[in-house]
Amino acid sequence: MKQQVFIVGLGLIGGSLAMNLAKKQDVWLIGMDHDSDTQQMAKKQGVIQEIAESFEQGVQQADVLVLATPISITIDYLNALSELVLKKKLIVTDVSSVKNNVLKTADKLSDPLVSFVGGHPMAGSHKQGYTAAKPHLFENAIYVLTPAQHAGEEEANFLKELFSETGARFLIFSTKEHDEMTAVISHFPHIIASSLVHQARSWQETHPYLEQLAAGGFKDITRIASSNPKLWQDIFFQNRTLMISMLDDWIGEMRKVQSYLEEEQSEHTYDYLLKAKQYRDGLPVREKGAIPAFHDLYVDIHDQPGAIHDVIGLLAKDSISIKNIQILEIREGITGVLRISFSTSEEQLESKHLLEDRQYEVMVEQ
Ligand SMILES: NC(=O)c1ccc[n+]([C@@H]2O[C@H](COP(=O)([O-])OP(=O)(O)OC[C@H]3O[C@@H](n4cnc5c(N)ncnc54)[C@H](O)[C@@H]3O)[C@@H](O)[C@H]2O)c1
Ligand SMILES: O=C(O)C(=O)C[C@]1(C(=O)O)C=C[C@@H](O)C=C1
Repeated sequence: MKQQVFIVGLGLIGGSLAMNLAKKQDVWLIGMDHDSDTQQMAKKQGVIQEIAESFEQGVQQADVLVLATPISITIDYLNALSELVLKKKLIVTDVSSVKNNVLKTADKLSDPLVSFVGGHPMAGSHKQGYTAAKPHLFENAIYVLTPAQHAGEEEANFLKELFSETGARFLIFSTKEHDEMTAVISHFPHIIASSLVHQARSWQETHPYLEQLAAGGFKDITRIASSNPKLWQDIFFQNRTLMISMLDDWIGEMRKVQSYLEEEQSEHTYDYLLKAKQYRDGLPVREKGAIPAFHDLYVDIHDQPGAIHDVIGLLAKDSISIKNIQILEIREGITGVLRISFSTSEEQLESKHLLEDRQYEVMVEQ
């Protein structure tokens, strides 16, 4: 008998998890999404085998329930679950980016047949929905588990095995630890990214060319501001207390930098930048973790027809696979830069030599 897994929410995260579970021979996937096109698409592609008629029907059939909806909706489903009378054992997990309220609700589940282990794959995108889902989204990413009071190692190990196809690395944390760390490296940076975009938007009123000058640096630091506002509104409010106290810290930090500039303290300014660089350079780069790491090459190209095609063609001819490619700072008639990412340093170096042999200017990021 196959494991009956019921996934509610088949968007970016739920869809990507479903694509991984679909690879397991011993899993029967039941899906549900309030967007009917999404659930139909997942069924048509064979990612899920069955669409649930209702939340209750899916739950009664399932051995495992995965809640991959926006956080406040996940909490609603946990409340709905507490009203159901179950007939068999059920392991429940979620994917929410903030855990405190989810775990508070899960801790109240009193049916001894239910065990809840919170889950949070630390990988994602600014894109949303099933069409953005991909099976390799969680490869080498950290996948945090936060067991509820009534759950233990056995259920956590069960989920590690169930999601083994994701290629993620599982770590167990308390809710508090999880929410504090994600506040620092995920939630708070999002406020700053959005605020930088607002600053640019307001300067654009008096500087109409500003948006055309926005190049690699601005785009890199503000990519996440293009995420789904509804999802992030939910995240900020779920982690509201920490967001407020971090804003206080940040404002204090900015005042400090402001005083360095006002008082012309160039050494303090240098020290501030150096310490940030040292910490940033020391973040794990071989594995995808808090910050996805690839082996990048920067290639100067000229803005002429076929320039990008030539570079890619050269690497393809040597069967070098590219993980990501981004055009930085290309302007009409002027040299631009391509950022090409590889999975391994070998591919990175081989590509460097190949391109240099063809007189390309290449820079390697270590
Ligand atoms: N986006 C990320 O980078 C990321 C990363 C890790 C975890 N998460 C968490 O994953 C969860 C889902 O986020 P996402 O990025 O996949 O969003 P998404 O918008 O891509 O997917 C959410 C899906 O839930 C469906 N949905 C909404 N309300 C529903 C309901 N009442 N019943 C059934 N389905 C419903 C939507 O139709 C959509 O398909 C959130 O809790 C988020 O905190 C997001
Ligand atoms: O890469 C992105 O776009 C993300 O925002 C992914 C990201 C993050 O790293 O902050 C966002 C929210 C999550 O809960 C986990 C991952």
